[in-house]
Amino acid sequence: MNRKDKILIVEDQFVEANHLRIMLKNAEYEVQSIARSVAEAKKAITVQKPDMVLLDIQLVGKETGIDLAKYLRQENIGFIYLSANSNEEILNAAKETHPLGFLVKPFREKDLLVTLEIAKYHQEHGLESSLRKETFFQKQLKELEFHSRNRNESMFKIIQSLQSLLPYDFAIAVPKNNNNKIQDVIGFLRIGFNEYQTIGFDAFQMITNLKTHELQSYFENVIADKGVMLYNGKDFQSICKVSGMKNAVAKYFDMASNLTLPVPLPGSGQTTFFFTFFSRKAFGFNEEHVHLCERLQYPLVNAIGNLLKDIASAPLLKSDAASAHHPEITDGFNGIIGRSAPLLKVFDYITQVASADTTVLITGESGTGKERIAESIHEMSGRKNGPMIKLNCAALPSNLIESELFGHEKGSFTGATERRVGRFEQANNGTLFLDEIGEMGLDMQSKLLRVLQEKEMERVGGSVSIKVNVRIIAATNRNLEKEVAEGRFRLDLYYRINVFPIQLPPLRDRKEDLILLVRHFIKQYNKRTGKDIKHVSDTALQSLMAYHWPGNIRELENLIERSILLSKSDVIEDIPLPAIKDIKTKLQDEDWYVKTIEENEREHILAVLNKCMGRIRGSGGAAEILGVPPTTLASKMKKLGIKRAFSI
Ligand SMILES: Nc1ncnc2c1ncn2[C@@H]1O[C@H](COP(=O)(O)OP(=O)(O)OP(=O)(O)O)[C@@H](O)[C@H]1O
Repeated sequence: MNRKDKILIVEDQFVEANHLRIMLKNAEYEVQSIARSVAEAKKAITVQKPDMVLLDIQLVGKETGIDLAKYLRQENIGFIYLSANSNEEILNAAKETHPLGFLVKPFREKDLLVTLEIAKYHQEHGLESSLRKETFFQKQLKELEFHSRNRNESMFKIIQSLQSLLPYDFAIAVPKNNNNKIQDVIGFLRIGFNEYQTIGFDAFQMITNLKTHELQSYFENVIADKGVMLYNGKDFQSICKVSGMKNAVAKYFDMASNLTLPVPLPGSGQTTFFFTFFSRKAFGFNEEHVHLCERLQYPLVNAIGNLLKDIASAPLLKSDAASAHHPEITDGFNGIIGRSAPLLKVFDYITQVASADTTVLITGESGTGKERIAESIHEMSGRKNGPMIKLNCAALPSNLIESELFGHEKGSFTGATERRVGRFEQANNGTLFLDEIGEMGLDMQSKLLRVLQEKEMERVGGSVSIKVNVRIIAATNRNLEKEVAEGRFRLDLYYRINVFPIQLPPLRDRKEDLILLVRHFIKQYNKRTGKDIKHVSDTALQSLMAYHWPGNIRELENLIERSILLSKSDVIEDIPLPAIKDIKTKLQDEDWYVKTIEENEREHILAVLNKCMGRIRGSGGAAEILGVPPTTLASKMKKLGIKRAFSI
């Protein structure tokens, strides 16, 4: 942060506010003023717009810091929460307001300064990346004007490119002229990554079962909003009562919010073109999307104007049944199977972040595919020709992890008979994937933080600083915010790695992907085992759908493999699901969660490995303690996803 940035402190405890003021002044920040309530803060903001607000959650008066946060977002002022409260409910409500940082009291001066620096980075980077996307979209629009081949295709391209800016599930394009006649309507329903179902008038009619004149009147009576309009939550429900078209979309396509973008076309018989975007989420769009659409109106006028030049001579879409628009038909994206809405969101994030050098934090339960996503990001990045090095932080005892990450010089500790290059150096000009980062000890966390800040490191026992150019992708199945609140994870490291978070949904929340995954794993294991399984019985499929999948995709993969091996014909009749299918899931009831046998086994093996300092073979090795041959243990580790951080 520039040392001249102006900061407003919103804190009702005088002593704490004053202490904060002194720390900031010492670090050459300009403290604009101290406000004790939301009202005082608003007054201060009107007089002099601060660059950043440090905001306590509990304040004097009825309104809280969370209420002020909503106002700050409207005013486009960044803020960092200060809170002594580690209550998860409050943390979640606060998180919804998109703070640039979170300081848990009591905090040290260093934590404050690092958090401010990271906040500034987030502020600049977020703005920069959304501007970059917008510029890219405008470039695409220009290209369409010059290479406009086919109007349907071009319209589809516009809608498709808008996806990276507006998170819609269904978009309808409606041209409307001064006779109030709908000349043609075209809808695009998102059904996969880069895959859209094109829905024309007839398809609309088929899906909604409405009579021609009814549907016609719905489209003709589309409410002609003059400006960009946002209908979220209750507003959407209200607009559906007066707009037959929106009501039909809500009912038959399961949409719950809407954003309308009118594009008035001068010199075309006063035709206005309406893009109307729908989301399945009740609050799918926000004020920032409205401002974005307002900025896009002008560039869209030119592009759409060209497309509609000869609208009378040919309709936009032949009125036939729904057709699919899919540049590549796949069951997923880059080998990651699934088309459910939460997974499509993840694919959007991957495409957005891959090309930047940004640090990515992937969170999600065990077996949801975090490593898979990390590989995808690396493969799609500019570093794809560089190495991708992985380190499972849980599989290494704390005394080994430092030399594993940074390497060591010969003789730096007993047993260091050779110089060893660590994972950071191995990953130079590539990507370092730090799996299960939540398991890393506090000591190691501060060493890692130093490398991330300074971009250089020293080998254990070495004295020379080595520059490293590494992109970090970290993953964890822990709730890192909870870890921070409980003092097990450094806040400054959390903000350093949480630059671009991607949350992977558990399989139970995207059961629509289950059949695709089953088909994918059957194909894969048919190939591997030489079997030729063609079907899965209805009973088996039903039991798969009813199961709660605590082990997620890894569990499904293992079960399919086992079922293929056990099946005697080309049909899988039965899937040997664990007998705990009726147990509540971890997410439903954290306290009453029963681990699967595999989860218990995994934890037990990891604990023994840690005790044996990673040694598998020989006397006192993990295999001996567990009473199995080393080779059996190695294959078990592979199956349970315990990474081979040890040699046997
Ligand atoms: N969407 C997907 N499509 C196909 N295979 C997948 C998908 N997601 C995960 N898998 C497979 O499931 C297995 C588990 O995935 P992965 O190791 O990436 O999970 P993880 O979240 O990193 O697990 P952990 O937290 O235990 O390390 C792997 O074999 C992976 O290839």
